Amino acid sequence: MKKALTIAGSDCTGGAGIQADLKTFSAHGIFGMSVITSVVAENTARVISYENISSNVIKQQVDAVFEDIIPDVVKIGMLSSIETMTAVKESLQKWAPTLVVLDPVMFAKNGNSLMASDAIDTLISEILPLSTLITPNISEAEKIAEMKITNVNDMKCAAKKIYQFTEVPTIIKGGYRIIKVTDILFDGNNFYEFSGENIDTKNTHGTGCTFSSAIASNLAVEKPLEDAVRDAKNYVTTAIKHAPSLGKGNGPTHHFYELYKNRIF
Ligand SMILES: Nc1ncnc2c1ncn2[C@@H]1O[C@H](COP(=O)(O)OP(=O)(O)OP(=O)(O)O)[C@@H](O)[C@H]1O
Ligand SMILES: Cc1ncc(COP(=O)(O)O)c(N)n1
Repeated sequence: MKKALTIAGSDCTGGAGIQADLKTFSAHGIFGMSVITSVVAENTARVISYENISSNVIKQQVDAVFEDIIPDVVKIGMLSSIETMTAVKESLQKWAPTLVVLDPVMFAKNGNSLMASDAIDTLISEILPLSTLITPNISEAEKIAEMKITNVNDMKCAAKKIYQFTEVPTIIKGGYRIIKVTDILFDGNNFYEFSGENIDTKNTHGTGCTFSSAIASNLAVEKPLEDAVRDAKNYVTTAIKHAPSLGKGNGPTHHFYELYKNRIF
């Protein structure tokens, strides 16, 4: 069985963060493990507060995983402070995982900040170069590439710019924003465009986490990058389409639709 580790924040309502990552790994038949960086008191409508786990405990969690069960892939989500990023950087340098999918989470869907504004430079200089794939949404890509994105050409330009200073393939997610559900990947040589069905729904809590964990799962079973992204896109589209409509805000998606669609409850 392939193994995946997520290094991310905890969403107590289960739709995003660590919880979405573990559900996605499980839905792909991957053994999931987790290192919690921050405990977030949040729901589908708002972020109430969060508390970061100490650098020592983050590093010890990573040590505990790697000295015992070496993951085939690492997925990184919420890293909210410079201290957290430094701890994760040191752990990645120590254990040198071969596959690292980085979702540079800055905000929750409802607009609440999940990353300190003074930490963005550290994310760019210390964490991005240690990744094998970066998966920003448009506003995250705008901050990383330091440019405005209003159309597919801008997405391509930003993905190429990020590649130029990181040498890391980057996929920019159009999401629910300006460029509806078209995602652009630049792998250093070519651009790939992934378009899916645009679902008219507010149930998109954790879609970024789910998408990046699905890519990580597909990379763990050695799918080529383009196939890994295409299959992850189909997975997240299905999960959004069959969302259970929970909560008062942006509801979570259905991570296990394909497994349970024929089951009568
Ligand atoms: N309404 C929708 N219908 C279909 N696909 C969607 C929809 N919203 C998002 N997606 C897809 O979900 C994936 C995740 O994109 P999204 O932009 O939601 O990520 P994100 O902004 O990082 O998420 P989050 O804010 O949850 O971290 C992308 O492939 C995107 O195209
Ligand atoms: C712990 C945690 N990590 C990431 C997100 C972003 O996910 P989304 O923007 O899809 O709600 C979140 N809300 N909470």
